[in-house]
Amino acid sequence: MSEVNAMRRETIESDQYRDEVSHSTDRGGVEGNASHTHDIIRVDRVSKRFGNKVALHGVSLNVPAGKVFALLGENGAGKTTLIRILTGFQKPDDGSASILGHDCGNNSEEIRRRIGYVSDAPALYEWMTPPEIGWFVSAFYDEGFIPRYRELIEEFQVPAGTKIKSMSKGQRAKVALALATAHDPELLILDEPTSGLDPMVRRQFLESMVDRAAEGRTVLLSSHHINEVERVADMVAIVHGGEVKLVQSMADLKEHTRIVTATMDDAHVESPDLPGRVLSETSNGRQRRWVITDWQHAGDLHWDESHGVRQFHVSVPTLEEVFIAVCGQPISDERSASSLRPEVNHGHSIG
Ligand SMILES: Nc1ncnc2c1ncn2[C@@H]1O[C@H](COP(=O)(O)OP(=O)(O)OP(=O)(O)O)[C@@H](O)[C@H]1O
Repeated sequence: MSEVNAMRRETIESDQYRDEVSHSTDRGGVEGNASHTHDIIRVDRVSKRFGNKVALHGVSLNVPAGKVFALLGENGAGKTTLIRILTGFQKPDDGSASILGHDCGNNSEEIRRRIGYVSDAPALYEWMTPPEIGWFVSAFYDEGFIPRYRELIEEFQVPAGTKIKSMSKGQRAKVALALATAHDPELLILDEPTSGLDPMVRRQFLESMVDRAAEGRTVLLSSHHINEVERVADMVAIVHGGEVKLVQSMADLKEHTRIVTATMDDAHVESPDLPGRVLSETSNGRQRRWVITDWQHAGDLHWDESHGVRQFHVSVPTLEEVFIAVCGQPISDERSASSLRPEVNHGHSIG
């Protein structure tokens, strides 16, 4: 262990370790600062370009304490760029972002001290075994770190005697996740946390995110798996082409988002007034279909022939259907089944 020991001392002194995996020692914040009503993260009109490529354009969102908040978007949507701005690894061209009241551009050291973060490609010391790396990192935290880390490593079934360099992508991901969560940070930021994990560990890990939120901790995760987001997120921001297209709680999505399909009298009849904000409208001959958010209707819709409608049907959309409505296309590798569907599913024939 002497080589590890020397390096550990050196790294603690230089603070260099925090560049890729960072953690909180400020446990008091969970009870002391975080409540279920205030925002842990604030992002205000953030834009970022790489040459001609617009990675983020005017992104604003707030992440309340005690929630699992998902950034959902396809590859290249801008999720990692936003996370890197939040963690201070990149500066926005415009706008501002803060975490726990600290500006992300100027206070990244303080922020990284107080959060847990796993990047999409975590850097781990290749020549260490899981116990060595855990012991190395534990120097930054209180004595609870090591037992929790051991528990996680065991739960994830990471081979203790194998060096990081000989591990599979999934095993490395498990080590990074264990390192990021073992000190129990008040905010955990995870970029594509389940990529490379087998379904069993993925499930365990997602459940632990929900448990964290139930204990008042906040989790921001990026994902392009709609099923995963539906399962664990309290709130979702749909990111597409560098813009946040929709931010909504999953409860509001169920409660206030609807699909209305209607058969009109003829193809040219005007659409009737709809009780909410139209996310998308498609028509095919006499058939019309709207995806509507901010649904204001308490009971059934009452359309009749005077509205030019022959027949209509109201249902609750899946998150995937909402995603397609706001982005105009599905997430490419997604074959998601609905878990939001169908508490409301009314069909009406008129006349
Ligand atoms: N350092 C960089 N230099 C040039 N272009 C970049 C850089 N970082 C990101 N981009 C571009 O910005 C856009 C957003 O990328 P970003 O990595 O934020 O997307 P993402 O939603 O995280 O995608 P993924 O799910 O694939 O990780 C992409 O078009 C990407 O090519």
